Amino acid sequence: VEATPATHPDAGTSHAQPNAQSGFVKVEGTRFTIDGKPYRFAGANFWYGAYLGAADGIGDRERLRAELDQLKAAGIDNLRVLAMSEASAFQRAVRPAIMTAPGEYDERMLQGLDTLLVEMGKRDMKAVLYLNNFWQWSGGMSQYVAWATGEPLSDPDKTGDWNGFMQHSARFYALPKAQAIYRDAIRTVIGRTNGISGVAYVDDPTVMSWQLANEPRPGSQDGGRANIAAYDRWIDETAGYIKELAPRQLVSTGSEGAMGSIGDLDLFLQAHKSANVDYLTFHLWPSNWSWMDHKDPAARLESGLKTSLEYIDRHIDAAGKMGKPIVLSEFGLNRDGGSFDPASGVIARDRFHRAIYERLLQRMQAGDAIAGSNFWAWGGRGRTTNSDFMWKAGDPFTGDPPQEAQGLFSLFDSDASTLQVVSDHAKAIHALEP
Ligand SMILES: O=C1NC[C@H](CO)[C@@H](O)[C@@H]1O
Repeated sequence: VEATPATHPDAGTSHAQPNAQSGFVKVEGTRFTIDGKPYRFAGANFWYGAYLGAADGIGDRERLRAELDQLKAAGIDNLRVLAMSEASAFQRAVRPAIMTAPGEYDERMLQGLDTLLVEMGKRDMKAVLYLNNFWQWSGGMSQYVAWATGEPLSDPDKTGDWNGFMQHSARFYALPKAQAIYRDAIRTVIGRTNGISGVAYVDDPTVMSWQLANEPRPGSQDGGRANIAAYDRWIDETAGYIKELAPRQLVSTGSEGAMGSIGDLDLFLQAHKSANVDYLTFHLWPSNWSWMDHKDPAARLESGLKTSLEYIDRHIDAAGKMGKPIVLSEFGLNRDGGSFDPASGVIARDRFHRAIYERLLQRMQAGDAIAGSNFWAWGGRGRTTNSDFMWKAGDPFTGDPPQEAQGLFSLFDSDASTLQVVSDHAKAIHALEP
């Protein structure tokens, strides 16, 4: 029976009956457990899951149900999903937004999240929900800064100034007005009762974890170090706030690991030592990080793989020392020749996924801190018909958010070979000794 911290509004009441199966994911040392049994997973990024769950022409509930069935059948039963987006003037941001203005929310979108959680719960899937974004494709921290300061947005898709954009986003951590708007968004989502099931989100074991944001960074490579104190404080305080609201669910940051911590693994660990952070996350982007080539992933595949596997081992080792589980919450590679065409080859990508999964399984078998992964990203039946391959409002969703070509990293429902690689990994995980 989970105790409810005295500070929680429900203090003194016990949600679960004695000895009932709660179904919530818990942390025990460097492992996840569900009702006392080890929980490990082969998951996917499904950033638009709540969008598909919405009605009124925004979503596609038939597609959602069909693709959740397809994922479940492949053994992919942990989905990482965007749970808050902010209305902005960014040219490459998803529309509509969940938050239409500070403190105002589009109920159609929140009903989309209700639908997603109900459909995932029916299939015994677990959701990792992120509540903000360091990047522009869902509005994100930069939009909060614009709301808090009245200053205009600097759109990196227009200026190409990514360092300036990252420094602007990172101002979010130390702006009280931005934090107040964000906390209202946190309360709105976490404090919600599912309009379909009548179950409070905090009492729904489908929700494994609340993530502070997608890929929160302290700032740019050169400017970020000055923000470290504000960044660490933001993580500790926000994670503590979420723990109070949702004591039965886990909290993680959404970090990329060292590459999202101005290249410094020690800074990553320092930011994650807070007792309010239940587990660590890291991401792996060899072509974004120039370890491999967007236009030809086969060109430096072997050297890129070597660097990737070293990055994986360093983070698993560090999590083990810290005594917390770690999840590889994003990883992906381009299609052969850098194509966006769903009919193009994925030989390099399949080799990459197989090698990553082999290393994760080896480390799981050794009892190390790695507890699961989510590839980036499920594209399902989403396809673009636009000659520039860029998403426009009203287009079908794919695994690639609006700031990237539709097909850059998506794993489409027609990518049978890659789906098989993922499914084989899922089977191997489920066959592991408890
Ligand atoms: O969170 C993310 N990480 C990498 C993805 C692919 O570039 C990107 O689309 C997303 O912002």
